[in-house]
Amino acid sequence: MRGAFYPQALDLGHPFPHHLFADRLPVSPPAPTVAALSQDDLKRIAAHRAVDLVESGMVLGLGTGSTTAHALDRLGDLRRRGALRDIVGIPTSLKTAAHATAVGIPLSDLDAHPVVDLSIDGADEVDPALNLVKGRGGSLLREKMIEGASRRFVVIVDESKLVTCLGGSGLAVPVEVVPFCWKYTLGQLERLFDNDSGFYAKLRTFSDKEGVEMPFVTDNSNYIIDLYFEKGIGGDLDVVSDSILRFPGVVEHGMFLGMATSVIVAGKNGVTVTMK
Ligand SMILES: O=C[C@H](O)[C@H](O)[C@H](O)COP(=O)(O)O
Repeated sequence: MRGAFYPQALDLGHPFPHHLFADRLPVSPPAPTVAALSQDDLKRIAAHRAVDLVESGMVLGLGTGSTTAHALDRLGDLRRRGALRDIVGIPTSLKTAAHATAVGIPLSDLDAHPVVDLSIDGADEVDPALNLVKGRGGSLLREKMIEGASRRFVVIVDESKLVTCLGGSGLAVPVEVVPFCWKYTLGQLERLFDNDSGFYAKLRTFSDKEGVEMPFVTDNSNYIIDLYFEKGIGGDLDVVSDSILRFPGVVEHGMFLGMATSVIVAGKNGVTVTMK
């Protein structure tokens, strides 16, 4: 049952985890000093740590986002140098498919490989029970399908993604909806939550070349409605999930409950691996 366990935290206790990849060096330019570690350095450290779990012959779920991009580069690098052979990647977005192709990772899909050995992906939020919010890049549906079909789902984040309560960081909890009568669906979602608590819902948009606000369209030709919770999502997350999913216009939401099998967190003081 969700929340009924306490994840085991393994503090690896090293300010720089690069020694963990010693067998696969050289990777990239020399490690920066502690003081110079940027958020992107931390993302890369977490990503490389996850790629250490990859073995030749694996079917891999390839996540989406700036953290996973480092894993794709690393996988491509190891494959090029012959350290990894016969891997196949299942991309969670068109963007990831293009990136993976560019670095030489062969691609497939869930139709051909219904069971995935290992998925690696970032997250927008991670709570203490390893529940996630994902979908800031709009890829939540394919991510949930592929990561849900995975024997292991390893989440890679820098420490800024850790929250005590999902929805509590000020970032949106995305919901993918069909474009048909999206305002109606937005209204249904609004009525689920208490507006007095600072909650609001908003169609995700972007400015086109002429500066006109247009709906953001997912790889599945759907829209995204972003839910904002000033104080985080209250109550039982499974109940909230079921309530959102029962609206016919909703395709999927960005809460990934009970799906992650481990989370690799890179922080300024080292790397922590938390497993279920
Ligand atoms: O749709 C986007 C995905 O869920 C990303 O994995 C998530 O937003 C994290 O992205 P990033 O690693 O860029 O923070």
